[in-house]
Amino acid sequence: MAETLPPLLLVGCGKMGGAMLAGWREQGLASAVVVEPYVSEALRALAGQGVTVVPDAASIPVGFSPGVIVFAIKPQEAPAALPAYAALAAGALSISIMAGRSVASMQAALGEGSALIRAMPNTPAAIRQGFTVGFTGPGVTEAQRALADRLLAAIGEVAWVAEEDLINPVTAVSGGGPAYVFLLTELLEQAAIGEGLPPDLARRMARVTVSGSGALLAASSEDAAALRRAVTSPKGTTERALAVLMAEEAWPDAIRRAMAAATARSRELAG
Ligand SMILES: NC(=O)C1=CN([C@@H]2O[C@H](COP(=O)(O)OP(=O)(O)OC[C@H]3O[C@@H](n4cnc5c(N)ncnc54)[C@H](OP(=O)(O)O)[C@@H]3O)[C@@H](O)[C@H]2O)C=CC1
Ligand SMILES: O=C(O)[C@@H]1CCC=N1
Repeated sequence: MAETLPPLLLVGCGKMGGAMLAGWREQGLASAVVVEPYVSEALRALAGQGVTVVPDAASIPVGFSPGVIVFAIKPQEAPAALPAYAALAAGALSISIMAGRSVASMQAALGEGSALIRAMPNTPAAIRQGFTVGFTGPGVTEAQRALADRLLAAIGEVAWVAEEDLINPVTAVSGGGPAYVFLLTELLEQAAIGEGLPPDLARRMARVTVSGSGALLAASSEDAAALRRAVTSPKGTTERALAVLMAEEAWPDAIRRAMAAATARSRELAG
């Protein structure tokens, strides 16, 4: 039986907030209030199971005192939304998963002394296979950081960085990372169709190739380059494909530029 988690306030229960809430419930979350204007069927089903869903901050039940507040709204919504939580944040740990939003900008809205942790998860959190990187703001106690580690571990692996700016490349690489893998899957499917394969078969091939490769990577102690070399027979077919993809101006340059663009965008969202 998992140890009970303190009462939690989740602000924004969309794709990431919803995935995290499911993980916390598995880990013994007994009491939660969710602020979410759009109530999905899945969220409605949680009402009466220790989860109270309200449409806005003004509707939070009087006397509810969260130990943790998790902000999972869009970064652009923060300036309008956060000030309503200043009083509750004074007595709680706040965790923000918002891309870009700096500790300083959130403290400006929540109170200069508020205890804040930034965390950047990714969507495999929905199956508890996420990767989250955290940054601890000033004034966060060891106990609060340990609690955050426990909450984030409920949705996958956790790592911490000591410099806030490093959350920006993290956002680019692991935060957005699943999107790049799904794009690769889409492109493999399209190329297979282009080479004459039936669409249904092309779709299955692409999906199972990507998911199977991920599972092999997870199960193997070898690094990705060794697993790549194991596929690449000398003078064979993969070698021809990799000569195209690994040319400096192809994937190496494109991935570097893409990560630099996403990192720059994360910095722009600091607020
Ligand atoms: N998706 C991802 O892969 C990742 C996202 N993030 C971060 O997580 C955050 C949420 O992203 P994501 O889950 O994808 O977005 P979603 O749009 O799926 O979720 C945000 C939810 O917040 C609701 N909302 C809007 N305004 C308020 C408000 N004032 N109070 C409470 N709820 C509100 C939205 O409702 P409505 O739709 O009705 O406006 C929506 O349901 C973002 O800051 C993003 O940067 C971090 C890592 C990965
Ligand atoms: O695209 C975004 O801004 C968010 C942050 C990382 C993944 N999704």
